Amino acid sequence: MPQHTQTDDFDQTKAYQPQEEEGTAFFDDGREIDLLHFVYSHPSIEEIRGSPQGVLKAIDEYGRTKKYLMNVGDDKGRIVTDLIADRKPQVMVELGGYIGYSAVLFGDAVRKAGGKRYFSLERNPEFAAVIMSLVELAGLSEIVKVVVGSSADSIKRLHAEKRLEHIDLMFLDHYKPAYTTDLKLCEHLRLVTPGSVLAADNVIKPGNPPYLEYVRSSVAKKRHQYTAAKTNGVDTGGFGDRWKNQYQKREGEEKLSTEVKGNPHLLYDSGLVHSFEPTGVPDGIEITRCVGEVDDEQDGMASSKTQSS
Ligand SMILES: C[S@@+](CC[C@H](N)C(=O)[O-])C[C@H]1O[C@@H](n2cnc3c(N)ncnc32)[C@H](O)[C@@H]1O
Repeated sequence: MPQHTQTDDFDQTKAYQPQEEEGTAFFDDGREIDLLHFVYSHPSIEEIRGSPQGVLKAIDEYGRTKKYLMNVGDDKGRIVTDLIADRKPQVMVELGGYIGYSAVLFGDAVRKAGGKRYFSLERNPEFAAVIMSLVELAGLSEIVKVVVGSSADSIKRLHAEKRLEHIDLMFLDHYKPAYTTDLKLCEHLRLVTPGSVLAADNVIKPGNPPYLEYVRSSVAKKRHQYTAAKTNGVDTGGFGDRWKNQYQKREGEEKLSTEVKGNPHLLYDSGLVHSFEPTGVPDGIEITRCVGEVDDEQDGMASSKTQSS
């Protein structure tokens, strides 16, 4: 796997407002609609129109001067835009769109790299409406499609409708325990195959041990777990209550996709790239390349069907 640069310093002048303390809402308290008013009444609105960079700058200004927003931000964002420039995905999917920061940043990068589609999967219809508005403002509606619903339902529907047949690059940034279950669903549907690349946000803050364990496991270990497990369920015990129950107020009890157990024969090459949240708090993105698929009789150390490029 090519080396990724590690960001050593964070430029404090661009820091977002800190995330609110536990017990205080840090999203879904009206700030997402407030952001829209802020952007559309911005003195530079005419320059912002049709400019992805202008839209991102206005969102960053809101995060810096008004309220915290749970965006990937430009430090971690650069790790993924570099990956897009290198991998040149035709089809990219993000799980969790929020107000559209990553959809605008990565949708623009996919377009520049010659790609044809960026799917932003967002469960909250109010947030999805904000994404659609900002994507339209940025002039990216041709390439970025916002899909409203839970990620697992949307993946299944897009696949069944043949609108999504392969994922070249996937950005995972939604409900933390769903990273693993949704990845296994994509493996099962053969949306993720040799050649696919995954970029998973927040693997340090708040962290995602079950996901890291899965993408770093050998094929032999995954096969063993596949045979032993009854379902694709993830133990949510390792996640703190704040993250486990993050969306409970709005969405109720989380329903993870547990009916499929993935494809344990896929061989991954995975590593962490350190970076920062837009507040300056250290975080990291796990970059995982699917480099092969191992035949049943092989032991998981060698890959028989490696990707061609
Ligand atoms: C951290 S935010 C995404 C930030 C965005 N990727 C960015 O960097 O600009 C997480 C989002 O995932 C959404 N979400 C959580 N669970 C989801 C699920 N199962 N399916 C789809 N969206 C989900 C939440 O509503 C929230 O908007």
